[in-house]
Parts: sequence; C-alpha cells; structure tokens
Amino acid sequence: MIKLENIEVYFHDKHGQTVQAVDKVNLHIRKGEIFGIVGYSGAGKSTLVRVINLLQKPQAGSVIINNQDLMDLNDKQLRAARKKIGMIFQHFNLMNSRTVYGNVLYPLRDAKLSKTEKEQKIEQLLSLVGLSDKRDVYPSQLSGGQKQRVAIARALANDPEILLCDEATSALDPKNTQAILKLLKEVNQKLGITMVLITHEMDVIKEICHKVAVMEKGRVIEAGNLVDIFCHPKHSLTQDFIYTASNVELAYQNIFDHPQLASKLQINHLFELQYKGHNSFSPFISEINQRYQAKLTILYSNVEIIQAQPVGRLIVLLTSDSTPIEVIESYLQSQNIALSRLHALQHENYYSI
Ligand SMILES: Nc1ncnc2c1ncn2[C@@H]1O[C@H](COP(=O)(O)OP(=O)(O)OP(=O)(O)O)[C@@H](O)[C@H]1O
Repeated sequence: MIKLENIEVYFHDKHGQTVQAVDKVNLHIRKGEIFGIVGYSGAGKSTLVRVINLLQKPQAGSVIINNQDLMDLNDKQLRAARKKIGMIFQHFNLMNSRTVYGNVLYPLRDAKLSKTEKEQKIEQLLSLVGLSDKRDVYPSQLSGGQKQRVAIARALANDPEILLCDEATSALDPKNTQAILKLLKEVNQKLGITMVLITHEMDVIKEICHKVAVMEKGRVIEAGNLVDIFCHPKHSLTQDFIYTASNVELAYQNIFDHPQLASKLQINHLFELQYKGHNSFSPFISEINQRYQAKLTILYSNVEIIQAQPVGRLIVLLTSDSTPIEVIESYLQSQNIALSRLHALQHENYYSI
C-alpha cells in the first residue's frame, strides 16, 4: 500500500550547514496496518511522515501509494491523491472561528455532495468520534481530547485510505491518550484505514500498532512486527524504548538503589527472564524448584498484552545449592523462556555494587 524507497530529505540550517533529516529510508506499510514510527526528538519522524503525502518533497527516493509514485503526479493529480490521505497533528490544527460542524465541513467544501448528504456525512463522523452533542460548539469550548476527536472526524471526511498521525496524543493526559488510541483502533478496524503513527513514546506504539520502525539520526535502525521487536530488540536504542515503556529501567534503578537489597545481591545470580504467548501459562517457577531445587526470588515482574499476546518480563535472583545455574538456564531456554544473566559490566549501575 505505502512503499517508501530510498527516501532522502536534506535541510539547510541558518548557518548554511546541511542537515540530513531522512537518510535512505525504505519502508513498506501494508493495507490495513497500524504502523508506528518511534524515535527521539530530531530523529526525522515528522519529516518522514510528511513525505508520505508530499507535504515534504524528498530530494531523492520514491513515494509509492497503491502502486503509484506520487513524485510523478502533476499538481492536480497530487491534490486528488492527497484527499485519500488524512492527517492529524499534536496541536489539532482546528479553525477556532468555526464550530465543530464547520471544522468537519471544511474539507468537504469541494466535494460533489448535496447539502443534505454533507450534513448526513458530518453527523455520521461526529457520532463515530463520540461528539454528536458538540456539533455547534467552538474549539475553545472543548477539551484536548475532544479537539483531537474533531480533528479525526475532519481527517476522515473525504473517506481517506490512509491516516497519518503526527504525535496525535503527545499533548493529551494519560486518560485522553488512551481514549484517542482506542478510537484510532476502532477507526482502523471499522473502516480498514491504514495508519501511520509517529511518536516518541513506545507506550503509544505498544497500545495499538501492528508493526514498528525505530528511527535514529534520519535512519530506520530496526523495523518489524511489534511482538518480535518487543521481545527481541536488536538495537540498544530499541531496548531503551522498551525498557522505559515497561518500567524495566526504573525497576533496575530501584533494585540497585535500595540499600538493603543492593548489599545482598549476588550479581551473577541476577537474571532477566522473558516469555510470551502460551509460555505465560506454564508454571515454570515451581517446575525448576521441583527439578533442581532452584530458588527464585522475584524482584520485578510485568506482564502485558501486546497484539493480544501476553508478554512477560521478570527480574529474578536465581540460586540452587544442588544444580549448576547453567543447567537451569538450559532448561528454561528449552521451554522458550529467554534468559539473560546480568553481568556486572552490562550496566554501569551494576558495576558500582
Ligand atoms: N524546515 C527545516 N529546516 C531545517 N531543519 C529542519 C527542518 N525541519 C526539520 N529539520 C531538522 O531535521 C531533523 C529532523 O527533524 P524532525 O522534525 O523530522 O524530527 P522528529 O523526529 O520529528 O523530531 P520532533 O519529535 O522533535 O519533531 C532535525 O535535526 C531538525 O532540526
């Protein structure tokens, strides 16, 4: 559905220096997918997402939507193609002088629909986003979450096939963030719209995306299925995002900062275990206790449902008087429980203990 091939975007800053915002990016986004792009500030996410509707023309590469390279289109054809690509933004970009109804009507101004058809369409859209009762109020009378709902209704007015979401929840509190993500998921499922969502928070990605790409310095450094990336991040930056989203980083900090706990830790017995899917239901803790008289102290545990699959992470102290730890390690691995031993050098925090 969306193929970005070798996309390059450069800017010249005010000192005349060239900034490469997007560097040879290739992405393939399939119809109906919710595709997340995550990265820290300045990674090139906004620039890349604006390439998809050519709000930002790349200096090199192809932007292929439904087998058509947008770079080959003339202005009129591009305007038509853009109608099929809706967009929502962090700060909603509503027109304050128009009511909710007026804002959603605006993109339909040139549509070949009668007044009644337009009215019906807007009523349907406002009902979809849960704002039927707000049709005659002005944006200033709405909460952030409600403003984003209006923006979503407006973005859907021309029946787009693609919805681009540029930090759509970054200005919202956690409750409204959840509600807007739920709404986007519903829109994806009910209308089959392909979504590209950029964010600096893995939490957002975790909530609704099927696939994810991680960006750093203009490049995509890792991309794939969300559960795979979540369970086996290859790049340290990806791991950072995941640790932050699952509070693992905080757990390590708490463990190592705790005066009594830290002094009792035997670093070489500290493990991070990870399991997914059906393994979440296997009683492996009692199993290793019975088999190997292993003692397992849980210092942190977290199970979350990602793409309908349970994914669990534990930080544990694992000891056994009778069996070498390597034997227990092999057993757990044979049960598809990923296990990593935390050596002192892995973390500067650990090293100081
Ligand atoms: N119009 C511009 N002129 C000059 N440099 C730009 C312009 N737009 C973006 N850049 C630079 O390109 C790089 C990528 O910016 P971009 O906004 O795409 O990143 P981002 O990942 O979306 O970050 P943020 O979340 O902070 O918006 C940055 O170094 C930025 O300063």
